[in-house]
Amino acid sequence: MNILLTNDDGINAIGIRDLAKELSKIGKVTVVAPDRERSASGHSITLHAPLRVVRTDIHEGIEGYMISGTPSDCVKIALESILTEKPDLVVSGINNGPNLGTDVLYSGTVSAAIEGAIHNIKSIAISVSYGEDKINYEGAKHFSCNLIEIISTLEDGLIFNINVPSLNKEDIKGTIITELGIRRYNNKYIKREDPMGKSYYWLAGELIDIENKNTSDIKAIEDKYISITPLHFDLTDYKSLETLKNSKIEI
Ligand SMILES: Nc1nc2c(ncn2[C@@H]2O[C@H](COP(=O)(O)O)[C@@H](O)[C@H]2O)c(=O)[nH]1
Repeated sequence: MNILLTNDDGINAIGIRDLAKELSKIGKVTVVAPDRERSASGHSITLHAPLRVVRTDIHEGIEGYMISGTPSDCVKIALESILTEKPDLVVSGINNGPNLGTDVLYSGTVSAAIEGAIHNIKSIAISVSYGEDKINYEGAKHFSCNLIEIISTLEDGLIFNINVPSLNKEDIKGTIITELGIRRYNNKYIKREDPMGKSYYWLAGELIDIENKNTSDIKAIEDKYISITPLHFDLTDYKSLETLKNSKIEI
């Protein structure tokens, strides 16, 4: 199995390097990832600047390419200009932090997987939630290969958003197929001054506590389960489509 592996925390992040080593047990892994932190870059791509590609070794026998672009740039340039054959899977992660609910709309991690699906390649985003102290990748590392092998038997073009609790494998209760929940933030912009006396703003913000359905990805993680949410890049609201078709919006 040929696997294209990317992320949005950057090619030197612990999550992608651990995952590359795990995935090399089940397939040929090629890492094409950003040269720096690209969190919350969404599905942005680089149109008005060149993309630099630097060959770099990840682990013994795992090719790596460092890209001066976004996660979606990495998938696109890998498919168009770096890989010699179409991969069987695009995997993005392991992300340092969760991508739950409406987070996925901002997430570079998830967008890289969506980019793979746009090219009709089975794609998986893997993220680890925050723990009490530092993030624990053990559970995600242990279960990734197993989950990916199962998913690899499914039809092409599907997208799976996987969130893993920040726990050791024995503390994870199982897996649940979920729907996206709702995450809201009270986005505070911290205003400061730079050394030249010019003001600048820095987005911070913390999560607002929202009651989510028991079937949501957010609830699954709270209950120490691995959440698997199927996604699609077709954003058409089919429920409103029929209503609009029967309405009189004419000019
Ligand atoms: N302060 C805010 N953070 C947000 C908001 N929406 C999403 N997010 C965070 O960004 C990451 C993006 O994911 P990544 O895969 O690109 O690292 C997401 O997981 C959230 O934690 C927001 O409105 N405000």
